[in-house]
Amino acid sequence: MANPPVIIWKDEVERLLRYRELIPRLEVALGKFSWRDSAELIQPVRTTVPLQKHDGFMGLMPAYMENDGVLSTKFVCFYKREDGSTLPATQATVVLLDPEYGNVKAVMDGEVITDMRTAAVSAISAKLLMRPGAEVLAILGTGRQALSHYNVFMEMFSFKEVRGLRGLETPVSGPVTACVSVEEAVRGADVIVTVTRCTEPVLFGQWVKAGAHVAAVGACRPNWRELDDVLMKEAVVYADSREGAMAESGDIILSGAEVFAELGDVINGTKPAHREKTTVFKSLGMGVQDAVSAKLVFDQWKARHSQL
Ligand SMILES: NC(=O)C1=CN([C@@H]2O[C@H](COP(=O)(O)OP(=O)(O)OC[C@H]3O[C@@H](n4cnc5c(N)ncnc54)[C@H](O)[C@@H]3O)[C@@H](O)[C@H]2O)C=CC1
Ligand SMILES: O=C([O-])C1=[NH+]CCC1
Repeated sequence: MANPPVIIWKDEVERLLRYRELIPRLEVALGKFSWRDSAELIQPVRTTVPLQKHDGFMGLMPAYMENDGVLSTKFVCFYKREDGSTLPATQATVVLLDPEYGNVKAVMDGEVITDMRTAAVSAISAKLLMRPGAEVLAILGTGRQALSHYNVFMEMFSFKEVRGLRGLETPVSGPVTACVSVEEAVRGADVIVTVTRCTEPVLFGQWVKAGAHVAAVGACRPNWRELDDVLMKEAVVYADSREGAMAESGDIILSGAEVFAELGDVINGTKPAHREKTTVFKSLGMGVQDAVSAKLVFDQWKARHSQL
């Protein structure tokens, strides 16, 4: 008889998940994904159910890593939400299963996992694609993802200046230059992170310095945008999953831009990192990122509870 599933709440996930352990595991998983070896890893494009009445979507994000014995799925609800709404923009739960028996081993909060693994993958994109000596980081958005991106970028890199729109200085715990407009925030920036709920372009190519790296995290629907056509066409575009980007990214579909490579291709050495050019990393989020994070949380949880 299988043990009943454990439930791991948000505060415990927060205590257990650390970027220094998460990032190397995500890099390995991104690389495995890009080999497209179904004996190693299976991750279909997320299934999305529209919640029309609530202006949102429920995404189902399964992943199976055969050799690692990891089977999981995330349920994530995400909403358009008007500015000023007090309702959450994203809510998620991750379910970890035993691939042999099919029983649920753990049900855990997916909000912290979503915040941290998304920011960690953006940081990996910057590590691979930004120019050496990058000094100025701009973060567009002041919500949950803005905070997790701030935290991991501060942990991994040493920028001389971080700029953001007014409001970013409230959640973060370090110095931020508050800017009155997107243009002011991004002009001259070496790395730009877009973590907004925008459905129309907010970042325009004419403001972006040649050679900058953009990690574009919002706009995860085929008709939503954060970046304009000029930027999308000028930049070398990378994605987490090519299939995900072609199915879900308005910035890619509507601009007609081509996905040059996945981050995993760069990690595997099968595609180059064009650090010298303007680069866009289009992030949609992947079930395998959640699977790796959930396994790490569960392993840490077991280790901690076996000592009690
Ligand atoms: N790529 C991925 O893996 C993931 C993407 N997301 C997406 O990331 C985005 C941010 O998510 P959260 O931080 O959780 O949401 P949030 O609601 O906490 O923050 C959203 C931010 O966008 C800002 N915003 C809205 N309209 C704007 C505009 N026109 N100009 C500038 N800023 C604007 C809001 O003021 C707020 O600061 C969402 O689009 C969400 O769907 C979320 C999770 C994972
Ligand atoms: O990967 C993810 O969890 C999400 N991507 C877009 C909204 C939520």
